[in-house]
Amino acid sequence: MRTAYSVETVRAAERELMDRLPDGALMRRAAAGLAATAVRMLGWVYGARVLLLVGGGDNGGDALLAGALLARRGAAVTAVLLSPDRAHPGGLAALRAAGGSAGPAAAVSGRALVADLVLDGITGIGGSGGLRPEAAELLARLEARRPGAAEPAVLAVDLPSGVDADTGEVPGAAVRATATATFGAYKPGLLVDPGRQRAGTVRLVDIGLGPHLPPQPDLLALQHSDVARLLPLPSPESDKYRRGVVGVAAGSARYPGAAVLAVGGALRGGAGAVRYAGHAAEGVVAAHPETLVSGGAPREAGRVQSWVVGPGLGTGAEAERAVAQVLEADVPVLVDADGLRFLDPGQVRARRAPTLLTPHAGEAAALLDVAREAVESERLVSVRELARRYGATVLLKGSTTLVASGGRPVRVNPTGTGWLATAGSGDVLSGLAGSLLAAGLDALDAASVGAYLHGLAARLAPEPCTAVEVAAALPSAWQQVRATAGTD
Ligand SMILES: NC(=O)C1=CN([C@@H]2O[C@H](COP(=O)(O)OP(=O)(O)OC[C@H]3O[C@@H](n4cnc5c(N)ncnc54)[C@H](O)[C@@H]3O)[C@@H](O)[C@H]2O)[C@@H](O)CC1
Ligand SMILES: Nc1ncnc2c1ncn2[C@@H]1O[C@H](COP(=O)(O)OP(=O)(O)O)[C@@H](O)[C@H]1O
Ligand SMILES: [K+]
Repeated sequence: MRTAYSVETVRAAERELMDRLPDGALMRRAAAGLAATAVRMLGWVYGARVLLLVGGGDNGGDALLAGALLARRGAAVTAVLLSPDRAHPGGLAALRAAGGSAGPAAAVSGRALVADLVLDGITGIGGSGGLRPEAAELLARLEARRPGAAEPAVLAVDLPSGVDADTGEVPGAAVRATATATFGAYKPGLLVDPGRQRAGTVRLVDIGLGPHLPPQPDLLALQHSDVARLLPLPSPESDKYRRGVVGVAAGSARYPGAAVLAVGGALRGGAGAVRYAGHAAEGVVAAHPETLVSGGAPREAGRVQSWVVGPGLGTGAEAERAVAQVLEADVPVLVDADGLRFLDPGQVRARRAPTLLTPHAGEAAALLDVAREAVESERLVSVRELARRYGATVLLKGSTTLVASGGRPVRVNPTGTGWLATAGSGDVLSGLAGSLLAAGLDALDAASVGAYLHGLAARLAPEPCTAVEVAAALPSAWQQVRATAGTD
């Protein structure tokens, strides 16, 4: 399990740790880890040209101290000081003593900006808002290299400057890093888009913070072994009913494919049987003869241990009735796509059994009555707010899939791929997660295990994949998780 902690929590843990250590020890640990990462990225040190972008806080101090370590090993290190009068004095003295040079941004020539490696120490967890104009200008100068000049690798110190550490928001100019060396704990902004895309490969540098962090993180990402533990497996006593029956109320005469895809996902999620209720029964049976179909309303479909409602359901009165009937059932319910249009927060909150909502950014925006762009730039805030408003578990789909449920840490899915952005793949996910609900997983686990297997299946499917191929690759994803559990 990979965990991430908010700035507030990291700062509290750092204070506790600093009280037990000599002055400056923590920063020296951070700088040593940073310099080691830099050496690994460069592949050599002697004669390497290293450029430090140094802000006025401790993030700049880390960069200066790491620069001093590299200079001592023969690197040519130049520091650009964005706030010369506030640059970390100890770091600056160490760099100069090691033979490095430092000067204000305005005095740095274009030539000095040519480097093999850039260390971004403009801001870390103390940064707020987009980068200020001087830092943004410096970045623009760096990016406007001479034509043909090699692109330097960029190593972000703690996190890429301009990325909000707590949310992953990128409110203005921000560094685009090749890699990030982050200290003590992952910060949510390194795992959630758009910040995640700015961070490159993230390496956690141990500075001894672990024992001072609380047991509950703010964000977590499951790994193979966590998912393997949660997968519902049949026991010798199992029969199809005990394994769970999932009901799928999806598709319509106009959108029969959504029903086929949702059932395809549901058949591969661990439930023992799938019941289908709706107007696409013929297509569903043709594609999946093992489905128990009925052409009627969900109420008439027979007993189930969970319902999936919404994909391709349409927007008419009949669709609305199907959603209402499903929500009246005292079993876990997953609402997706068209089903989300008919939700009343009060009704959802009043349910005794769990409700799982699976909107994409556009649907989440409609539920929150904000613009889609606002959801995409503030994914973490949006998913938490939806979960709060509906008293439900919410899975927000997209470039970073997030799942929020009450006061528990938000889960971030690490397995996604852009190839999943293909029509119908969300229908497969809703069937899959609904099946995991029927098999007995709680809503947070069903959603996060579903997203994990779904993302992995898309990676295993032929490239470029269709939604049908994602569903077909689910057994391989499931097997890979089981086979490699414990080795990650
Ligand atoms: N607190 C600790 O114990 C440790 C902190 N460490 C480092 O210290 C960092 C935090 O240091 P600080 O609290 O000094 O904060 P930062 O260095 O992250 O940022 C503060 C500085 O950035 C400027 N700034 C803020 N927003 C800006 C923006 N949008 N554009 C340009 N400049 C901006 C501020 O004016 C201030 O000078 C961590 O990210 C980490 O790199 C490490 O040395 C490990 C130990
Ligand atoms: N850029 C992306 N990177 C990774 N996954 C994505 C991206 N865009 C969409 N996805 C995933 O693809 C699926 C699309 O679902 P959805 O938007 O409901 O589409 P549809 O309604 O066509 O099925 C979701 O699982 C979502 O998380
Ligand atoms: K930084």
